[in-house]
Order: sequence, then structure tokens, then C-alpha cells
Amino acid sequence: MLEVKNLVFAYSGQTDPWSFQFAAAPGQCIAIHGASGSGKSTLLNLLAGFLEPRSGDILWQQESLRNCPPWHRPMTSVFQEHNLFEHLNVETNIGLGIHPGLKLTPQDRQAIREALQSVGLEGFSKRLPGDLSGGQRQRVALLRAILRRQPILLLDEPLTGLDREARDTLRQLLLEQKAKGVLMVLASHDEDDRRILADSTYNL
Ligand SMILES: Nc1ncnc2c1ncn2[C@@H]1O[C@H](COP(=O)(O)OP(=O)(O)OP(=O)(O)O)[C@@H](O)[C@H]1O
Repeated sequence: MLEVKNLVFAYSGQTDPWSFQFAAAPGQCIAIHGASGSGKSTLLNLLAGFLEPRSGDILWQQESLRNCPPWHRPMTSVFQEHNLFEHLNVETNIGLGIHPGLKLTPQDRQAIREALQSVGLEGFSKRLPGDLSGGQRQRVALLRAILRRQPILLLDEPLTGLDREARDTLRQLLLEQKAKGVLMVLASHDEDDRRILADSTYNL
């Protein structure tokens, strides 16, 4: 269970702090809903450990993550900026999600090939991110996150800007992750994404 308990945060100079509170179980998707500027990305950054709350706690399987650095948290983020390494090809970018030291086994390489194939990017493994479209980069970023195989996925508008076919493919991929027990926290303005993927909604 992921439990966000009275997590209070304000940017410097902000007079009215946020106080976040929700819970979700493995295999569930909770949608974070709110107007632009309501704090969706802020909440995801707090969960990931990129921002420090003033008070409150985040529990995973009843253990506090308050003092846990981002790289040790049981989660992977897919944020709007994609964060692909521009000098590394697609296969290596995804491989970094599996092994930061890139000691990939033949099985790992096979998993990457299959993952690329599943999202229509067969044959793209040696391309650099700069030679991909925005939607293709988004798919690569999502695959890298999924292949890290962490129990929680933090998704900030992961399907924005994709055409319908790519969106359907990636929704399917995310539904498969849920079926495998992955917990997803999804910030999305898209009503269809929330309806198809989410089990509950947290309104900001
Ligand atoms: N580093 C920062 N310092 C000060 N204020 C910030 C900072 N980052 C974000 N904010 C402000 O905090 C508020 C919430 O931003 P946030 O990005 O969390 O909103 P959001 O709900 O994700 O918006 P959107 O739907 O447009 O992505 C906004 O008013 C934003 O201007």
C-alpha cells in the first residue's frame, strides 16, 4: 500500500501550502486531477523524492520513505521532459533503466527488443533520441521506466501529444503493468486516460 499522509509542502514565498493525502494499493491506478497549476507535478516530485515536504509522510508497505533518497525509492518516474540521454541510442537508454552500469544479459537485450516491438518501434534500437519524433521519444521513456520493474510508476502526462494509435498502444501497455501488480500514480488532463486507466481519482 502507498499512503500519503498529510504531506505539507510550499515553494519558497508561497503563502498557502498544499496538504496532500491519499492511499492506493498495488495493481491500482490513482489519477491526480486538477487545473493547470493545481500541484499535480509538485505532488509527483514529492513522491519521487525530488522535493522535500515540510511535514507529513509517505509510506510504502508501512515503511516511511521520508529519509529515503530518490534512487532508493520503489518507484520510477516518467515526466513530461522524457529525460532521455541524447548521446545514447534507444537500446542503451532503455538498458540504463534495467542496469545503471549497463551490464545487460542476452535476456535483457531480448526484453528490450520485445518491448520496442510491442510499441511499434521495431528496428529503432540503434537510433539516437534526436532522430525520433516526440511521440517515439515518449514511448522509449515509458519503456525504460517499465523495464526498471519497480512496484510504483509515477506518470506525468505520459500520453500527451501522441496520436490515437500510439495512445491506444501505450494505454494497453500500462493496463498490462497494472495487471502485473504495478501501482500507478497518473497526472493527466485527459478524461479518457483517467477513465480507461484509473481506479480512483484524487482531486486537487
Ligand atoms: N520551482 C518552483 N518554484 C516556485 N513555484 C513553482 C515551482 N514549480 C512550480 N511552481 C508553481 O506551483 C504551482 C503548481 O505547479 P505544478 O507544476 O505542480 O502544477 P500542475 O498541476 O502540474 O500544472 P500543469 O497541469 O500545468 O502541469 C504552479 O503555480 C507553479 O507555478
